[in-house]
Amino acid sequence: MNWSVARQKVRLIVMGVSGSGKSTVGAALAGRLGVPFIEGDSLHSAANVEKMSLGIPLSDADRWPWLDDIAGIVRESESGVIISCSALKKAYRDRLREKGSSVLGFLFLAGEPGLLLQRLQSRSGHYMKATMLESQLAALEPPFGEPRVLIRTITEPLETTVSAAADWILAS
Ligand SMILES: Nc1ncnc2c1ncn2[C@@H]1O[C@H](COP(=O)(O)OP(=O)(O)OP(=O)(O)O)[C@@H](O)[C@H]1O
Ligand SMILES: O=C(O)[C@H](O)[C@@H](O)[C@H](O)[C@H](O)CO
Repeated sequence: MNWSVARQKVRLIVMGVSGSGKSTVGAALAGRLGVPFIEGDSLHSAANVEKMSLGIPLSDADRWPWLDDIAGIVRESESGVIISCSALKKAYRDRLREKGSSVLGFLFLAGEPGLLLQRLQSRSGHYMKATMLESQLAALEPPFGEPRVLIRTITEPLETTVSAAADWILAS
């Protein structure tokens, strides 16, 4: 299979709690592979963004329509796609697989609370404040044992994560 055909098959969600590096890693990986990158945060409704800006965690009911929009993009993508999406719970990932693609991959960026907090506190101009980390970690169900999952730690340099993920995608 040539590379442009292989590229069209890339269907990947970069997942993890707020501040784990989904946007940073997702954009860099998409650039490396030459596939479109979509920032999942940009697909939240105004009501969801307002809620998060006020420091109120989203509920399942808030997240379902957002997850369905993301699944729709995955399903309709013809040129391959990488999307950042917290996808914190197994039920959310099942929904993305069911409605998006059965071969959807997940790159999980795993991190310790201390480093996540540091990253959130040193980031400026984002509506998602560091005070939301506790609720994000409480909701998180790591994707252990699920199909097509790559887990990397946020302690490693961006370049290491991107190279490992690119190699994993190209080998799968
Ligand atoms: N591997 C890394 N090493 C060092 N810093 C990183 C790394 N990855 C991301 N960062 C930094 O951590 C911060 C959080 O990253 P980013 O905004 O990409 O996270 P996110 O998961 O998309 O967050 P959110 O879900 O809240 O939008 C940013 O300031 C980013 O520059
Ligand atoms: O599921 C959620 O609680 C949300 O998707 C959050 O994770 C935010 O979108 C993101 O972290 C803000 O930047």
